[in-house]
Amino acid sequence: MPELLLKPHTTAGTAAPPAIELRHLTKKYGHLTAVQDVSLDVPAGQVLGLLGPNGAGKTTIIKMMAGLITPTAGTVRLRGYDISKQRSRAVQQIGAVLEGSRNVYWSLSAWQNLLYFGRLKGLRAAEIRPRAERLLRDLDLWDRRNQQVGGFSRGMQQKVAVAAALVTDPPIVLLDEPTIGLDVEAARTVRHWVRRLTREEGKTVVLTTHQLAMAEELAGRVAVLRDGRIIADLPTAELLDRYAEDRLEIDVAGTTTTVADVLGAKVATESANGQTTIQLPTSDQDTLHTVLTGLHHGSVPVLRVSRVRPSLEDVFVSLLKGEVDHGNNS
Ligand SMILES: Nc1ncnc2c1ncn2[C@@H]1O[C@H](COP(=O)(O)OP(=O)(O)OP(=O)(O)O)[C@@H](O)[C@H]1O
Repeated sequence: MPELLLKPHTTAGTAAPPAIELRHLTKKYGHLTAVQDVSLDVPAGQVLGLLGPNGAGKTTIIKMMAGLITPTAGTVRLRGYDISKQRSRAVQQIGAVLEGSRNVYWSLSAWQNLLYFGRLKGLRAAEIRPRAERLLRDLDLWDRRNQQVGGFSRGMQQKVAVAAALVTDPPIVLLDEPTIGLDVEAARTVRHWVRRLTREEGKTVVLTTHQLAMAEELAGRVAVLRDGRIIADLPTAELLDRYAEDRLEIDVAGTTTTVADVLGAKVATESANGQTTIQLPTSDQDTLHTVLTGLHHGSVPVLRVSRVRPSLEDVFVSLLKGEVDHGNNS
């Protein structure tokens, strides 16, 4: 039976603890269990994509990691510091951009926000200023640095929130839907930063997003949550290799009705603009031959046959539908 979960390993006897260590993390709201017995280690320098449908528990986990809500059970350690017992040291290890909420003070300017968040984490103004300037310039906010954030568009506020999370140069960065509301250019800048943060600066990043293409691009590993539990946790490439079977797409001229008339309703099709795409798993060579013969006999013009590598989104959808056997996740 395939195993879709990485086992958290003990760090006893090794030099450095993982950047993030979650053990049996649970959060209950009354009768609702938002997060249930989540354990994982994130080594330094890794980008972990935390994925899952609405309400799966992603934000709740991020907030517990950021020390903003207290777990009902379990522990969070950030570079070895237990967030419930060594709170200020633990919180110094992270910068967080939280989903949709007010991450920044609207009555302060962008510049004041960055100074404020820097000082909150114990940095001196002289240390904060150069980094704040670089961040604001990178995000194209330098000219508006002295304006109140309350007057900014949602995307600009989000940019300030991202800059505020990074201004202290924290080793761990928590990004909950960081590109939400950003325009194409700003979203690209944030993606570029995430790559730079890990590849050049060795930072550890936990990223939640519904944009699976972004997760596929940035995250070296993905953990998929459903109903508060992790149902898959693997390096992204391994998850794709193991569960994403390549498929063949056959584009033909004609509607789904044309194809159904010739082949019956035996194959998966999608239709647009007078063309229909027939999809088959690459391994199903028998059906491929039957389909091609049927199309030939029915005089349906074949326009293209291509082999398609499924995306993380395809695997994610299959996982949530339970089409992928995710083994024993107890
Ligand atoms: N303060 C709260 N009080 C009660 N229930 C809550 C609270 N915060 C979250 N929940 C519930 O906990 C569950 C997990 O919510 P959470 O926000 O962590 O999900 P999510 O995966 O981040 O979802 P989304 O993708 O929609 O942001 C949901 O059922 C949510 O309604």
